[in-house]
Amino acid sequence: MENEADVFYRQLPKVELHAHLNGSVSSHTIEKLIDRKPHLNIEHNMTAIGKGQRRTLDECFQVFKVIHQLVDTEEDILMVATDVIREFAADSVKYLELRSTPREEKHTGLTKRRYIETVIRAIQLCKEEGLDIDVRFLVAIDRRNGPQVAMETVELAEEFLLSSNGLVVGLDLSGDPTVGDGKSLLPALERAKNCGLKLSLHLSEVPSQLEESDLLLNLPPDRIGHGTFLHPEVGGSQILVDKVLKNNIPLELCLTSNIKGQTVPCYSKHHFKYWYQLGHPSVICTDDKGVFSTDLSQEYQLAASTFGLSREAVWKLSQQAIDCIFAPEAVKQQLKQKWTDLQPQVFQ
Ligand SMILES: CNc1ncnc2c1ncn2[C@@H]1O[C@H](COP(=O)(O)O)[C@@H](O)[C@H]1O
Ligand SMILES: [Zn+2]
Repeated sequence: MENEADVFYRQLPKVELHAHLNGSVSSHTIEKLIDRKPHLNIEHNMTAIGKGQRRTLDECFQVFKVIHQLVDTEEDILMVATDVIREFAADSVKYLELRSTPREEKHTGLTKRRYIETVIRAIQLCKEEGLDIDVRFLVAIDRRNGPQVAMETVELAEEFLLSSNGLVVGLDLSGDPTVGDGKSLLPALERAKNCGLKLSLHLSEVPSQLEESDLLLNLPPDRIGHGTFLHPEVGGSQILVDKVLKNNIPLELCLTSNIKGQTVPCYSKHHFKYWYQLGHPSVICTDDKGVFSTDLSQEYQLAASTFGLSREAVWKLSQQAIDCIFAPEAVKQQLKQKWTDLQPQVFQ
């Protein structure tokens, strides 16, 4: 990581709701993976986008392919997931929803079921370590793989919703937004919703997806990832905005991700401003802290410095994120108590 956030932001208790497992792998963990697989000839600069660097969104998706080569066994997934959870905990993240796309790797014998089980095991191991972080899992659908794979993923997620003791709470729709068709995935998403999986959908991450976004908003999802091009100023529409407002669907906003992936021209033009001014629930998240060389403290600090937020406003922002989590009401109450208990020392 390139910058250290100030101590206030480090100590601020935080909720992270939008973190892709393989995009969150730190450079330290990447080193360990490269050591395990020297034959791949992967160099470090192929897995992260450093300070001041930008890539097209398309190039970002090439980076994920490289990381997927490095993470293709149960041992890799276990290491990556435990490292990522420990890193979020060290950044004062008290509640984390990790998301990841279950992958089958024929050459290593990895199956999608074992993939999910391994992430769950990592969450349990971290709990046993006594880390002060509550971690839940969202099973992800990569939109490029089409409706049939999406439906199989939903069926698998349904099983784990019932058997994981509350660790699997929902479903994510992600993947390269320029590939695949959201409409064809509606039956899978409807099924997921009907069986009690919470839905977080990447929506309008790129321009010209009005029709798809409109269809997906009719579900409606429980949270929206990015929503960069929903509002009329950037080519979206008031109809889309009204649907989001009417259903009070929280947005997961990832500033550095959008700047480095070049869907937003600069921090001050980030759509955080639009939604925050409306008083709409907006949750600051990292997206891919490894790939974009950031962490959640930095993202809060960037939001504060760009939009002139006071410490009190930043506190409120992190506290209000609690209302947007997918875990049950009792967990929200515990987290709110934790925030109250920590407030004096964070503001001292
Ligand atoms: C930058 N904006 C983004 N937009 C859409 N999908 C993204 C993403 N960043 C990450 N992913 C999704 O997460 C996967 C990597 O983590 P997992 O292997 O699932 O843990 C990527 O392959 C992509 O499907
Ligand atoms: Zn994302």
